Amino acid sequence: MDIVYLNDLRIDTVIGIYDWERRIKQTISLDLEMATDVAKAAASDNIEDTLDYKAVAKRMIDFVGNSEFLLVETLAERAAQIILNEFGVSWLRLKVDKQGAVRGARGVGVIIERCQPKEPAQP
Ligand SMILES: Nc1nc2c(c(=O)[nH]1)N=C([C@H](O)[C@@H](O)CO)CN2
Repeated sequence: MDIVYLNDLRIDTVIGIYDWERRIKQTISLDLEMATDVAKAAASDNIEDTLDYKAVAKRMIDFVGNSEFLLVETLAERAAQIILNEFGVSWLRLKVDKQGAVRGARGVGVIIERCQPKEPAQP
């Protein structure tokens, strides 16, 4: 298995449980690892044969930038499902880092791993 990754994608969004957080935008950072096989693209040298990290980044900027979740958990889950469903990724690890949310900590947040659901067994 190979990995296409995207590190420290910073996006401004409404996120948080407190009243003051509903009135402002805060910056979150995404780290994303996506399982893929890069052999075909390595052989062809063609962007059409690989998972385009720029396309994933644009989709995340659009989705997260227009979202208004309370919890980083919800943001992470919804973003992961978009990547699995729209980019044909079989497995991913996603870190959502909310910077400066807790005094004394550089960042807080969640790391989730998700994969495509298994096919139902044939009767
Ligand atoms: N597990 C979580 N804990 C907390 C969250 C969260 O999204 N997930 N959010 C907050 C507040 O919004 C906080 O970030 C404001 O500083 C607190 N705990």
